[in-house]
Amino acid sequence: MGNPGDTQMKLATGEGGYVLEDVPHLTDYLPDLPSYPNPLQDNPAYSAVKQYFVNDDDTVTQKIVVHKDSPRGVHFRRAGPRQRVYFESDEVHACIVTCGGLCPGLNTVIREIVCGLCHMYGVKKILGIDGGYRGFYSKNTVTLTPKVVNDIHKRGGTVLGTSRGGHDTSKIVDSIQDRGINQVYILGGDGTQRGAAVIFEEIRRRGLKVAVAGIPKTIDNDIPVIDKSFGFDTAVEEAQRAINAAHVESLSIENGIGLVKLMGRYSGFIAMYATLASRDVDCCLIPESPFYLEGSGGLYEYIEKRLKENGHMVIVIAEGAGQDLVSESLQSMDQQDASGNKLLQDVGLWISHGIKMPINLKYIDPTYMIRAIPSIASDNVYCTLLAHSAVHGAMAGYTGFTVGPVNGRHAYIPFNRITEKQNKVVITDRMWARLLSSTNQPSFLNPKDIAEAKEEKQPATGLLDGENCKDKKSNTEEDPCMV
Ligand SMILES: Nc1ncnc2c1ncn2[C@@H]1O[C@H](COP(=O)(O)OP(=O)(O)O)[C@@H](O)[C@H]1O
Ligand SMILES: O=P(O)(O)OC[C@H]1O[C@](O)(COP(=O)(O)O)[C@@H](O)[C@@H]1O
Ligand SMILES: [Mg+2]
Repeated sequence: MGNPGDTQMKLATGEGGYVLEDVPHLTDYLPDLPSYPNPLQDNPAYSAVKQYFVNDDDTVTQKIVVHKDSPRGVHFRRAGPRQRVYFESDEVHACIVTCGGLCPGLNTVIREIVCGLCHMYGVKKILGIDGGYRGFYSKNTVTLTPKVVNDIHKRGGTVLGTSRGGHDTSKIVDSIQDRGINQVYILGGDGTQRGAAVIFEEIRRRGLKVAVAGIPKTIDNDIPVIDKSFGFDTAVEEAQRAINAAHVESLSIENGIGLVKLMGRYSGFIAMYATLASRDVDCCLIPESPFYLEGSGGLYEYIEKRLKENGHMVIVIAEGAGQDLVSESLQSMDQQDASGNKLLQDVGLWISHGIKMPINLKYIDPTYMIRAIPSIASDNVYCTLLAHSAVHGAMAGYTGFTVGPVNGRHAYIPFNRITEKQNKVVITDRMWARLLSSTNQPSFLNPKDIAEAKEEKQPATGLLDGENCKDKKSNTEEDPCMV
């Protein structure tokens, strides 16, 4: 495992508190690299587009809700094709690797990297790395062409395979160097991007002309800075089917409880959005919102009250919720997967065992079903933009970056901004308040928890109202966050 903290920040400042958190460029350590005109200017599909090329000075602001005296704040380099590129088409030897858990849309991103490289830049040599990071040094590669990847976006999973663990930086970079690879596209979550950061550092240390581009993948939406991760909408959509089933089942029996366990190891976005979308849920439990079971104001009291009132209820629980309670009760040791992620106990079933009154439990665990499916149309389009942005960035000589939308505009984001913290539901924000008002559940928080949550409050992403809304001064009729 490497230390991504090695990455040096590339900062530029401007007037009015403007800060550009820039990404590295190959010329930072290879200053004499030649550049070439972008072949896209001769491409019939693109040459008619007015202002097709992104101005090198274009940047994307992280904060879009401002006051008249706010500093301009942090910006990221805008993604997109540049006038000049640092690779000739027949010089490029690209590879693609997918790591970590599955996510709807992985195959679409793979397809669009291959087709983007080939159709936009005339690249012919593209390899797939089999089975995640360890595939660099322990497996044969797969040749990828537009024909090979033509219909893979219609399938779930990743045609390249994936894995956890197995990140051996020097073996991976040796393999990149030995095979003559000069563009590396790395699809994966927070762990994968940490791995990508150390691969980039080692490549830079060896002075290689190799661009490293990360494409953020996470079903849990736990990657910060970007608006949301691809596949998230697909997962929320699929979760509706489980919640509907839970609702129907619970309605048809006396004291029926439909309990749905959804993914979300440390972040409860899927559970929160699936609950908000469904409107049939009476209680949503996520890792970010502590709760207690027994006594006045506890979960069991609420369940009994709801059942007495309505005769049935639907509970959605993110798999990472209440893990402290389960571990305490079962006195279990912390276990980890090959990547060092905490292995979770089955919280759903455990909670249901403690309910004192007679109930009819219908427990639905669609865990893998929501992530092993192909992506929906909107995610497919999103995946295409991510893939093309990554290709444009690497061709333009940028490296050590992750691509993603920031306030709707695609940007190149330095690895350390993506890996320094996890995106979490902020329970003192309005989105969680909306959820509480939609389910009518108590917050299950005691005043101490509320004070702690306020202290831990994190900057917002597009999925949250977050920091853009935190200033009480903006809480007026015109406040766009109140819609
Ligand atoms: N700090 C780290 N340094 C280097 N590689 C890492 C680091 N953390 C995770 N990885 C590697 O990234 C890959 C995926 O990580 P994992 O946590 O399983 O999934 P995800 O990237 O989806 O969060 C694994 O192969 C793992 O070894
Ligand atoms: O059983 P697996 O394949 O390890 O995956 C389970 C975990 O993967 C996740 O989807 C997140 O995985 P990533 O970090 O790879 O995105 C969690 O929600 C879940 O706990
Ligand atoms: Mg992860």
